[in-house]
Amino acid sequence: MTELLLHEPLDMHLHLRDGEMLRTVAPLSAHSFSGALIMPNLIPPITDAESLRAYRQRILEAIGDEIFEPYMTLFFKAEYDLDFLAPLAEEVTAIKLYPAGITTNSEGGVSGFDLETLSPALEAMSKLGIPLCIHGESSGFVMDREKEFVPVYEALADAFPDLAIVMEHITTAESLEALERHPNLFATITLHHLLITLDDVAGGMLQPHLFCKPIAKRPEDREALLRAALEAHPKVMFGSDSAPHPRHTKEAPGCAAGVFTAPIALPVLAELFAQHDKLENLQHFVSNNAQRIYDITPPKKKVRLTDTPMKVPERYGEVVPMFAGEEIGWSIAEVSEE
Ligand SMILES: NC(=O)N[C@@H](CC(=O)O)C(=O)O
Ligand SMILES: [Zn+2]
Ligand SMILES: [Zn+2]
Repeated sequence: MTELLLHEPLDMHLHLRDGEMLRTVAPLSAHSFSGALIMPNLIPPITDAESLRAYRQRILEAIGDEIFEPYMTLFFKAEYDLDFLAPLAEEVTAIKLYPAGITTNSEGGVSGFDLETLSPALEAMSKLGIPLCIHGESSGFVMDREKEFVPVYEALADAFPDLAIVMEHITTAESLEALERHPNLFATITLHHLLITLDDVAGGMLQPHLFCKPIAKRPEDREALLRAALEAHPKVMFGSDSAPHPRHTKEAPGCAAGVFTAPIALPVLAELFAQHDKLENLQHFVSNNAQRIYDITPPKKKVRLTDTPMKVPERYGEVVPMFAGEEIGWSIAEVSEE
C-alpha cells in the first residue's frame, strides 16, 4: 500500500453556492480541506461587508464542527476605493474580477479593462495588499478566449506592480508563459484541466458534466498544465473551481458551465501525482504555494490518503460529481487535527 500525508490542504478557487446547495456541498470540502477561497458569484454577488459577513456565517453553519477556514472574496466593482476597502481588508482574502457575462452569474462584472477606470480600486487593493483574482477570458472564439486575455493580464501586471494578480483556472500553455514574465502574476489550476481536453467534453458523445468555463483545451495545453502542477511550480496553486449545478441544469439544452470535483479532488490528485512518481510535490501544489502567495496560515489538518480504490457516488444531493459511479484508485483513509 502506498500512502501520502497532506498537511493543511487548500482549495484556492471554490464555489459553495447558497441555501440547500451550500448545505450539501460545503461539508464535503470542509471534511478534507483545511480552507478554501470562496467565490462571490452568488445571485446577487457579494459586494459589501454585510453580505460578505452573512455569507461567511452561513458557510460556517453549513460545515458544522469541521475545522475549515472559508477565505472570503468580494465580487470586483470598479467603484471600490480605499475608503470602502480599508475597513474590510482583514476579512477579504481576495477580490474576484469577472468580465461581464463571461461565465456563471457574472452579469455584474466589468465591461472593459480601461486602466484609468479600474485604477482607484486596483490602487487601493495594492495599498492594502488584497490580491486580485481574475476569470481571464475575452469574448472571442471559445478556444481563443484565454489566449486573447493574456495581454490584459500583462497590462494589469505592469500597471500595478504591487498588486498580486491570480490568473484563475488557467487552461493554456500561453498563460503559463505569461507567469514567467511578471513577478506579480500567479495562477490556479483545476483538477479537471489536468485530466481532460476538449475531446473528453465534445469529441464523442457530449459530456455535460465536463462542460465548464474556460472550456478544456488541446492535449499540449493539458500537458503543459500537468507539468507545472507535477513540478509544483512555485507560482501555481490548486484551485478546484468545483462548481456544482443541479443535475437538471447540466443534463439539459443550455447546459450550465461547471464541473463538480470537491469530494474527489484530493484522492484523484494523489492518484495522478503517484502515477507520475511526483507524490512528494503534491503538498506544495495543494497548500504550501498558496500559503506563501496569499500569506495565510490555515488551521491544522492532516489528511492521510492511500491507494485504496473507492467508488465515486452517483450523486451528492442533486449534483453529479466528476467520475460519478466510477472507481478511482485512491481514497481518504483518515483526517485528523494535529
Ligand atoms: N467554471 C465554471 O464553468 N463555472 C463557475 C464560474 C467560473 O468559475 O467561471 C460557476 O460558478 O459555475
Ligand atoms: Zn471562472
Ligand atoms: Zn470558478
